[in-house]
Amino acid sequence: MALSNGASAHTQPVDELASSLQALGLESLPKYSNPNTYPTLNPVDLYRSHITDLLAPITGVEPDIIYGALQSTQSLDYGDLMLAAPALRLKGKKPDAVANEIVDQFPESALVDKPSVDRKTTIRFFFKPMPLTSLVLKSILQNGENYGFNQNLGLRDASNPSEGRKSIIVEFSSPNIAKPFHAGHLRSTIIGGFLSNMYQKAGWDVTRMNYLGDWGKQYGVLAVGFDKYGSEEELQKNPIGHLYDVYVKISAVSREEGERVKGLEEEVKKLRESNEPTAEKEAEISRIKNEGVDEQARKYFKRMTEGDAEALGVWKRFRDLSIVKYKKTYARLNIWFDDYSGESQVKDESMEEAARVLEEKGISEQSEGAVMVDLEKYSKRLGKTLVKKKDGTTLYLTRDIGANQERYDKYHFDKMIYVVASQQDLHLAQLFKIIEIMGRKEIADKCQHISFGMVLGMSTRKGTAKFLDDILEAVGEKMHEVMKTNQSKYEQVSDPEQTADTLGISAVMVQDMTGKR
Ligand SMILES: NC(=[NH2+])NCCC[C@H](N)C(=O)O
Repeated sequence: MALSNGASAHTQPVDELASSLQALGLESLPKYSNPNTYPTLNPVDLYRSHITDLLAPITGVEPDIIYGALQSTQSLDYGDLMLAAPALRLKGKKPDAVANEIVDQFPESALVDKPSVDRKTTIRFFFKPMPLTSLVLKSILQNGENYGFNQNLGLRDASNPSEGRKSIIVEFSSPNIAKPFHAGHLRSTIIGGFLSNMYQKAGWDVTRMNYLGDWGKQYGVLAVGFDKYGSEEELQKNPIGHLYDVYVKISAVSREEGERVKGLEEEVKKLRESNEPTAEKEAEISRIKNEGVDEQARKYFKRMTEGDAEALGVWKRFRDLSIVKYKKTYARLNIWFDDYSGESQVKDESMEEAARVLEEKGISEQSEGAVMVDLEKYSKRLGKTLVKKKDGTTLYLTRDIGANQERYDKYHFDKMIYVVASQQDLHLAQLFKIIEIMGRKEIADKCQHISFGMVLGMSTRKGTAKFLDDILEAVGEKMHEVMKTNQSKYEQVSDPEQTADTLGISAVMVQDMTGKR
């Protein structure tokens, strides 16, 4: 994953940049420059440096302060860059006087027009169009797809590339096997893919991680269901869809059984009141309780947790086949993962170790047989939460605590991002807090939750968009309809189906990127 182009690969463009600037009448690269921003030449950095060079002698202000004060504008009518005079922190001078002085004394520049003062204290700079065009176009041609990106940002130490690159884990998408891939997973996939690309272009070592929901009693339910309703052929053909169908069917049976027990229990109560025999009904209740789906699933999952090879084998096949299918679908979005981890992959030892630390530090407490952590003393909104169930099994949160530690041990990340919908704001806040109070504040500080709401409406006419493939199918169809509304243009498109598909996928992705985050 490490990008091969180290710092040295960029020396060439710097030299070329200097010669482009000379051609424009500038002697050399701007003096006040952050050399690390030059290699891939983000023109805005170059202009900020150039203006800083011009302002430093006029104002006597530290270049760093000037550079930092040069801001982008809200819209281009307000200039390409602006500077609020108070930001120069000149003592004893009125900001409006400072602004006027700067404008009066601003020298002739090959790159920028003479600035103007707006609203008394704001100085606006407009770039000269022709030099800008030639610099930008040249830079785009030189840098190709690296245009605008600066690989040196990802260096641990910019002046010493041998220190290596910063590493980041971006955990995103993370759907649950045998459950629908919902709007939250879609947004997580898009935002996470985008963030991964961005960090990678900025020179970080990026690990794209998918943390599958692949553990828990529901996988016992699924295995029991597969015994009853599964088809090997369907599983091979469409694992995600088939497992979901099986899960829906078996869950319905389990629900019916639950309702049946409730009904029977009421009948028994009534029979007792009128002193009639109840044995038959009671036998049925205990038969369901001992042999019903729920109990079978519980036993099955227990075997999984105990490492029973057969039970794990079945589950692992479901998981592996699902991953194969996920990979294909993600590829349609140009998304891939370096690591398919998941709740199932968290080791018991790391969770036991976490439990030991929590207990030793007096963070966790016994509560009616379960183990609980009271986070209210740190912040009311964090509440109380369980870290171990009465039957000794772990929870979603427990697994996240273990996973966090394992990931740190494995990758020594400088940063880790969790891209998860806002429904889980509390979960992640609890997770980070627990990690912190366990004595791993440095790790907690490296973790960030990228949260988002789910505004995307995904109802389709057929109402069947449950999986990523269906969603992409649906947007493609919609695009196709839109395209058909303009018949003359439609006829000029050589492969309308394929075009509609590409447009649909693009629309889904672009929609997420239009919002300012
Ligand atoms: N580390 C995490 N908890 N990541 C988020 C996982 C999302 C979870 N599988 C869900 O679909 O709700």
